[in-house]
Amino acid sequence: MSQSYFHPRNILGTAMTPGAEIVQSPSAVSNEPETAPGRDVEEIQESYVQHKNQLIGAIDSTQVLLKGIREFNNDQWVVRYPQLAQPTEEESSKSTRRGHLRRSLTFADDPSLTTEVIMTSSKPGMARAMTMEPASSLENIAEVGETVKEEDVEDSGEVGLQLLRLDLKLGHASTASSLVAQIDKSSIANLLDDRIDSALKHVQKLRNRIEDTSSKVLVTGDLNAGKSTFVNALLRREVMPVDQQPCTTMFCEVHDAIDNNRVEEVHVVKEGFTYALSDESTFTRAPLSDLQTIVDSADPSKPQGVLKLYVTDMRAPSESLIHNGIVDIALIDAPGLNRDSLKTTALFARQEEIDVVVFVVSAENHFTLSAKEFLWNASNEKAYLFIVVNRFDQIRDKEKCKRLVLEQIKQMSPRTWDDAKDLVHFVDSSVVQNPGSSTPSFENLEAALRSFVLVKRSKSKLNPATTYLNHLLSDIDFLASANSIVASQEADRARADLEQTRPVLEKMQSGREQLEDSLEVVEEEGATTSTDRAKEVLNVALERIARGEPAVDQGITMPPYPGLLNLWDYAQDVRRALLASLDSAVKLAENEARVATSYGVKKISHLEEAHLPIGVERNRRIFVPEAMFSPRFKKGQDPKARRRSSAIVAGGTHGLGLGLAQRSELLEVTFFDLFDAQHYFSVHFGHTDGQSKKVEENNDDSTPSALSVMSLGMGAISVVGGKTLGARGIFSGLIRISDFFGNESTRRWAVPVIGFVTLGAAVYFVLELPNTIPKNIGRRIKASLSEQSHLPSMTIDGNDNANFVSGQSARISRETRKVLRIASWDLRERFRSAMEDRAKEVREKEEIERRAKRALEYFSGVREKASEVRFVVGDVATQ
Ligand SMILES: Nc1nc2c(ncn2[C@@H]2O[C@H](COP(=O)(O)OP(=O)(O)OP(=O)(O)O)[C@@H](O)[C@H]2O)c(=O)[nH]1
Repeated sequence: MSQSYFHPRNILGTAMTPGAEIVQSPSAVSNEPETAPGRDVEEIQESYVQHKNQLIGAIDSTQVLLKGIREFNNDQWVVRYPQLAQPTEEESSKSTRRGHLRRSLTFADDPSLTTEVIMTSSKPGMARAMTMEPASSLENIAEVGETVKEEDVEDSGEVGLQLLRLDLKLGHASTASSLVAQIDKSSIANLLDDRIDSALKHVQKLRNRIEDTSSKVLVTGDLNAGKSTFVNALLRREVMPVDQQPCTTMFCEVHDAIDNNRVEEVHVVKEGFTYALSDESTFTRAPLSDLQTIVDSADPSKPQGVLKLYVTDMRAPSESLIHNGIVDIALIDAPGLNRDSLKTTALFARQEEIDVVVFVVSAENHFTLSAKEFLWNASNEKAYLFIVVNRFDQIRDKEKCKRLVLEQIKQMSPRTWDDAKDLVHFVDSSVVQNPGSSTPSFENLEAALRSFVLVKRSKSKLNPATTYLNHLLSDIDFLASANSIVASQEADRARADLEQTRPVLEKMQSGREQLEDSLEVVEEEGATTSTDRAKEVLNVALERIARGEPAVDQGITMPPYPGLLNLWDYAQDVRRALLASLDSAVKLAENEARVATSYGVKKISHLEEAHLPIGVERNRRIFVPEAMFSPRFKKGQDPKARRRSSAIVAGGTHGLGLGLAQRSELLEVTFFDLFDAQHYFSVHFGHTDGQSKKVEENNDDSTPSALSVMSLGMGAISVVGGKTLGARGIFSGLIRISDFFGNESTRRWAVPVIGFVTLGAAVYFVLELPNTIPKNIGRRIKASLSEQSHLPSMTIDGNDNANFVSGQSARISRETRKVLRIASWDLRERFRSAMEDRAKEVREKEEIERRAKRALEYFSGVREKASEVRFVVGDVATQ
């Protein structure tokens, strides 16, 4: 292989204007050859293989990383989508001064999460190798400011996601960002998942391409720029149809005929088929001479058609491009760029199997808009572009033309401009094949292209992969850094929340039993106090009643004695008054219970304050003591009945079946209310009846006394009174009278005495009636209420055996207990649900903290690994 192919001359040479510093690339003014002398092809090949293997390793690691991120995104952590806000003028001036970039990092899925970050360059001169840290402290900034050089961050516009950027830009930028903001976390994670997926596929294709030994050179450019002429010049044959009219409408891939058993031929790839030389069904064969006809008959609206051309290059392998003896090279003549074909060609150029893009531009026209657009995009991925400025012979002021063209290249593809000596050529393709013509600039171009494709394969073949990987790893690093920031903030937040919530939960857990016990005690105390007080009040009341006094001091006046003639009415009034006073006593006991209950409710609310954590809603219901002991209505109860009962309740406790003064059976006056014969009989003749029995037990004297005789008289009067004695009482009385008269001596003195005493007693009785009637009635009421009740209306809360005092006190205490139970149940429920909430919150926060920590660990691992792989890729790229 001729040395001249590997040491191309500086095509700009001394003719380059010294003052044109804007356009003069560093290497454009240098005469230093890039390939060191003495390094033979084998050596270069060896180094290529080494770099290739390095890159394949890097690709494999990147794939593992990407797959890991995708899995992590799916199973463990919704990877956030970060965006860097464009810096304000103030920010960028500050950034340059201090040698770092200060930016605002936002997240599409969570617009509220904005954080300040510091971008620093981890590799001098490589803006894409920026790393990002949270700008959490000023020291951080100061430190960074000292270590980073200004030039390290000069290309600050290129930070943020590139390849994994979500394609959400629809319409105006502001609309796009608002659109992104509307997408929720999971949708963004899904979109990111898709991007990772396509990146993985692309990386795999790059890998396949690197492993493949063949290379493809795509020749494209503006319409009529001379692409076909250029391809023919390279082949030193008129293979491609050339016309002043735009004629190339298909992608024509020129291969060495050796690949097709040395047969020169055109293979027309069938639409929708993937070409395979070994598979006849994917193409149709045609002689090379038919090429013009095939191209002419192609549908110009479908520029995506592909022709495979097998051509014999008669030149020596050391001179030929396609027949070079080292690599299989395909030269692709693409349709000229116009609105219709721009997209197709751009897509074609993006293909990972395209190693080199040769862009042909007419020196007369410079770069059209389509050309600029194409170059701008292509340089993003390929980094290096081979630019052929054709028809240079036609240009009068050649230096001016060069300067202007280079200036434009600098804007579109800075790295191509850096290597302009090798990559930008000003030629005349049309004269190359003229016999005897000397075309040094074209030979120079050929040598550079051969060198670029064959020798500098690291650049031509590995470079698309290194460029792509570099972008991808930078994206991974950016994604991992941004997510690390989010994770660390989430972990901090969760930790701070836990610091607040955990003690609250622990306090609740330890205080739970105590609360339970305290509530038990409050309930028990309330109920006991109510019972005790009710018993006390009612017992006193009954005692007073038994003495003929009203059960309570206030509100009750005893009826005046109306005289003997209205005795019966009097007895009735007395009975009513005493019963009413007893009702009042019950009310009094109820009031006592209300007080005890209020006290209990207050205690419960103190317990609520002490045990319920701040922020938990308190019981806002106010205890209304008046509502105690009032009837409860069932749903659907007749409203009339409701009104009736409430009217009655207003006047007493009758609504509950307890108003004694309203109960007809208790109001009924009997003869014994006037004279309680039964009482006296039982006292003096051993009648066993309640308390009377006790009196009898204390008086063992069975001798008939004056009083007993008087009693007998009274008994007679009672009979006259027209009211009947109880059969039992009469019977026992008669037996005792007959006993009395059975004695002879007694009979002698007894008659006058009896007469006298009876008369006196009658007088006494009549005079004493106003006093004895209330007592009689009271005693009888007490006796009947002290009995175990047999009357259905005395049934208290279903307890037939309850007597008045125990029944009422049980009822009253039950009401107290009921109220306290409701209040404590409410507190228990609040406490329980608050504790459950706190426990849930703690569990959730712990989970968030755990996940965030895991994410932090994971992403820092990713960053570490990405940086290692980047180092390898960088190493390959700089060779
Ligand atoms: N003077 C001069 N004319 C050229 C040069 N290269 C090409 N031409 C002429 O320009 C015209 C178009 O050349 P083509 O090679 O067909 O251009 P193309 O870019 O392939 O055209 P399309 O593929 O149809 O876009 C032809 O008439 C060529 O002879 C050159 O370097 N100098």
